[in-house]
Amino acid sequence: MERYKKLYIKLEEANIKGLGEKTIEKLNKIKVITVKDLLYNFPRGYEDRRNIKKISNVRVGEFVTLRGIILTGELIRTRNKKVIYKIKLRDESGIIEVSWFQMPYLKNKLIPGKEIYVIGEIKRDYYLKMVNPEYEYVSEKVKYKAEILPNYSLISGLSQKIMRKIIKNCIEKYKEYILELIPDEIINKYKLLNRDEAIALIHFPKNNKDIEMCKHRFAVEELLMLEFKILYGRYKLENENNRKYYLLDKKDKVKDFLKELNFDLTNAQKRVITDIYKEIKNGKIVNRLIQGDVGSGKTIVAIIMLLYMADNGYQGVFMAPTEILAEQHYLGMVDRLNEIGIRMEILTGSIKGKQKEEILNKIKYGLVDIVVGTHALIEDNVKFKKLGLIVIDEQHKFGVIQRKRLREKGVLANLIVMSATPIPRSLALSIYGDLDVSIIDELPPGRQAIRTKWIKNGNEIEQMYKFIKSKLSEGRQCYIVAPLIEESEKLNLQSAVELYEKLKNGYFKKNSVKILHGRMKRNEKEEIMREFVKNRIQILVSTTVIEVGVNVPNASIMVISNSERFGLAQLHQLRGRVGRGEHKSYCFLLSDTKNEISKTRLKIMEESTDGFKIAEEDLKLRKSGEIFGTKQSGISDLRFVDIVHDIKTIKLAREEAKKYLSESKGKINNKILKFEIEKNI
Ligand SMILES: Nc1ncnc2c1ncn2[C@@H]1O[C@H](COP(=O)(O)OP(=O)(O)OP(=O)(O)O)[C@@H](O)[C@H]1O
Repeated sequence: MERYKKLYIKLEEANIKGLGEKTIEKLNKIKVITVKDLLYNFPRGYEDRRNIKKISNVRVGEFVTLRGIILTGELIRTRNKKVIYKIKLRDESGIIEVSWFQMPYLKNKLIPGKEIYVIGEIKRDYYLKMVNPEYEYVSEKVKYKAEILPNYSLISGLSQKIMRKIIKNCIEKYKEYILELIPDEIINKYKLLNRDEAIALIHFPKNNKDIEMCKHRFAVEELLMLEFKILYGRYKLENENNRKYYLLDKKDKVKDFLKELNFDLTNAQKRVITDIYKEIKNGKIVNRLIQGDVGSGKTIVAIIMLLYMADNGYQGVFMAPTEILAEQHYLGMVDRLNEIGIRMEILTGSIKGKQKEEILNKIKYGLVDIVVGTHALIEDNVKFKKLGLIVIDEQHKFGVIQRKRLREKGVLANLIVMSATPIPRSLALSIYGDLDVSIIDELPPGRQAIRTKWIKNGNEIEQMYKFIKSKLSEGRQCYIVAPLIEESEKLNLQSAVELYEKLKNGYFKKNSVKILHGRMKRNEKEEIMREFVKNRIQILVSTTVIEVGVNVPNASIMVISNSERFGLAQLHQLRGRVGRGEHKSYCFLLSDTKNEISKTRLKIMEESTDGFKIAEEDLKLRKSGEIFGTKQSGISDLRFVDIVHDIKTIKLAREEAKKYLSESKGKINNKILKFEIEKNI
């Protein structure tokens, strides 16, 4: 183990040839701190010297490697005192101009007659050329004994050449300390490269097969680490679960609440509630993801569970991803719950000073039953008297770590995570493997499909406005969503503010139009939301702050401007703000996009209102690493895994990690593996 820890030496103390203080500083900035970080700073791509382009074949915009002899070199001073070093490079097919800005010293390095590689993008002025490319002497190739050279993510002031040299030296010096962390059985079973070998090869592969083998090895490594982390954490939690607790199983407030509700729960809602009751009664700590399409009634389920905990003397937390949402949830619940004797508070980042202190005290002394809030709830100074249940709305904004921090605040911290971002089950299991999954697969009765129309031009917009006006006169309300707050010249998007002014003073002059955006003061936002809920505002122009959770059943029209800016999941979420009551609802997607992917998205939206189907289409359209909801789940750290296409490898890793832990009864015998997992939990 002591040997392995050498990989955790800080770069300052690592004594790597060619690695000086200044370079270390630069590396530190991109979080490369230790030897291990440097070894794991994998190339983002390769330069294949076996595949050099001919100068006569290059095209504008292409990223290429050229090889040629320097014909001429000249240093030019421009009128505004810039220095350009310009060469003409020739290969057997032609000549190209290559220039470097503000690097006069190149005059002495890139002298006529030398044979070099240049690696960069082809630009066009009047003729094709290259500007500021990387360069290398052909004679240098010998140093790496390789024709495929690694390219690293650019760090300002560090060239590829320097990075290659440092990493090469680092591998040479530390290779013997790179000990294996994947259990032998798995290495043998799947014929994986050993860790030390794979690290050396991924930086300096000899051929494409090496690269493939390395990618596979690291994909498995990453996934195993993720699954081990999740499952090991879970094993621990389940052991703690032996600590039985006792609930009187009282349901008075739950009953009061249900009595006041003017509808019956759907079977799917009942099923989920019963499952959770059962778990709690059996003394298990609840750890559950509730998935359900927008408007399927997840929030009601959460409220019932919070009431159940309150009935039995425990406090509960309801956590939302944004302040507006927290406020919206709070407003949606507070009157109803106060009536049945539940004490509620709200705690968000903008509540400060004395008011905050008061709330904190109430929480601490058990004078509050349910606290609604944002990230502010995980601060250290929030202490509970007896926290029993944490509900997290839209879990993609909270990662594993935040969940853990919250949970640590309660002796008995049951956890319910709600998500309206349907992910195919197999994927959900892999990503949120530390949670049990319940699905509410039924919408409340009487819901009508939302009619969705893609609006492409001014003419159609006029008609849409007319239509909206007629609906407003029938008593309905309308949301209009615009992506940004202020006009950004660069994106040239119609901003919410601008749109608001236009509508308020124009077509909808006689209607009540208001705006809501993230930069408004808390009480302003709250006031506007209240007014909208009470139907005193007819049109609410807003930024995407209303994306999730907002619930105003009387609102039946959703207009999304610049809708090509949104991903499918987001569009579906936004659309889900309407169609939440008995009224026929409409969604208009404004866009004049010419982009094929955007067009496909809008068409899918027109055709389907099924969240699961949309999620699947979404997966197909997205590149890996862009999957909605994976940002903080740990899966975004995966560099080698494409979570759309590598489902098989994901399953494999999960099964192997499970098997290992069940055979070893939850212990991890491989010291290196244990060290790495515990370091990261
Ligand atoms: N069983 C039911 N019958 C009728 N209406 C219901 C039922 N359950 C919930 N509702 C109503 O449907 C609307 C949506 O419910 P809720 O806010 O709980 O959904 P959600 O799944 O949390 O939605 P979202 O993910 O879109 O925020 C609310 O107006 C709620 O009162």
